[in-house]
Amino acid sequence: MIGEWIEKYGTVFGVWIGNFLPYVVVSDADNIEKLLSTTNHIDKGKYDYSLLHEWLGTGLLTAPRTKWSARRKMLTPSFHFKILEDFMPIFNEQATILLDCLSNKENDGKSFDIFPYITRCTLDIICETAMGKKINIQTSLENEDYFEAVNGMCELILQKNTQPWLRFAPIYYLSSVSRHERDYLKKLKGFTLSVIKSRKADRATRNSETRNSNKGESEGIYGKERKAFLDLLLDASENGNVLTDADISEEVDTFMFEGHDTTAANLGWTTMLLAAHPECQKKVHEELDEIFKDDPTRDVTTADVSKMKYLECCVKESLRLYPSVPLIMRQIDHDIKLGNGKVMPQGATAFIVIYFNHRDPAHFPEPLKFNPERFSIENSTKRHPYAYVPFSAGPRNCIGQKFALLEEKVVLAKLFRTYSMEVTEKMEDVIPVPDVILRPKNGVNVAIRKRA
Ligand code: HEM
Repeated sequence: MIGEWIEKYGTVFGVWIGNFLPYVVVSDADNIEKLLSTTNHIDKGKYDYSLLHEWLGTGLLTAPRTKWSARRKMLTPSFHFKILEDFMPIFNEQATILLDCLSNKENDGKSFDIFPYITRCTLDIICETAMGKKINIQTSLENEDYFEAVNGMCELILQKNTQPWLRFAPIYYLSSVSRHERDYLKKLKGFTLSVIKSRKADRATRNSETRNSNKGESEGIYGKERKAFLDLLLDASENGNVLTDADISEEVDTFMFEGHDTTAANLGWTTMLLAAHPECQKKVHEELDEIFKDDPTRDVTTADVSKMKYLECCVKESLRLYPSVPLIMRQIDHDIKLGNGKVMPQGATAFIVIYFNHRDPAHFPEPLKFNPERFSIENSTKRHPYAYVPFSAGPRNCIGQKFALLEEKVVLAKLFRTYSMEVTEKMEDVIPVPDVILRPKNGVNVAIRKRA
């Protein structure tokens, strides 16, 4: 529907919801830049993001202006490259488990939906990196409850978003949605708080042992060499930033929410697009064969990742066509003048449609074509900086983008080093569904064949 409106009314137009909620729909690079490039319009959409508050509190994603800048400053060092590098063994281990799980699907020529396998892998990765806890969702049913609660909560958020009457308290409390929500929240919050509690207890024991043995500073979950995000938050809270368990929990939950479905969706779309474009898949295979010619089965290092130039172009092109987060919102803080003399009025909510921005032929000729070469250095340096914003842009962009790209390149390298993939469905028939994230309606159906 939004696509039809954009065609009819242009890249900036106003919409009233129920005569009292003014929205401005924006889908062109120049006007997106006006909204995202400064700290002026830093608050997210009031009504829409409040759907996340029950689960995520006001962690970084949903934090109001007054809280956001201090939190962002505190959390930014946790995404430093050196820290992300320490997560490489987790990315490798979980990607290898994914290959094991797929082994009974290989070589039979039948297509199957690979998306649930990928989603379980990214959930295992984010749980271990965010909380330092292995939940083995790929291989066992011991934490299936938690998996169901994460997925169930994402579905409920979508339901509340698409059924606005559920926002009226009396209707909501009478609905089954509220009962399920209470159930899921109990499991999710209980899980995070119990991990925080046991982690704090471990640290206290270890600190007293360290004091007694006069050893150096405190250690992470895995010993001195690697810390989970939770460790870094606990360090920050000990170093003078006062963070309660509830504060820590909302940030960890935010990473869990933002950090697994988004990467799973992009991994799914990239897999599907490569399977549908054998000529591009061949180039990926050649690149990987060259990088891993010494040992095709060894783990992926950060040095390998930096050589995966073509694979990176494929991931970026996949995020252009199918951005995991297809739209975001901002509160317009003061009137913004447009070139045609009109204004985006103060108080309205800007609906920034990343999906259509990425399909603007002015910046991406033949926009529907999968063409990874668009992202080669020569082809991308002159592009408008706000024509491509899958991780949003400006001061409130995605804090996890480097983490996401590193994780995805490790998983894709392992997948495509091992397999050739084919699709039975034509890309033109695949329907993207804008759930909380953008996914293919019928999953990612591929047949996988082990490479010689
Ligand atoms: C392909 C993967 C990903 C995509 C496409 C993506 C996209 C985005 C987008 C578009 C935003 C802006 C949201 C808004 O303005 O409402 C955002 C924010 C955010 N993302 Fe990501 N994300 C990805 C992966 C991750 C990962 C792996 C993490 C954490 C480990 C993460 C953590 C966050 C957080 C905490 C914010 C809020 C930042 C703030 O408001 O200051 N994201 N992401």
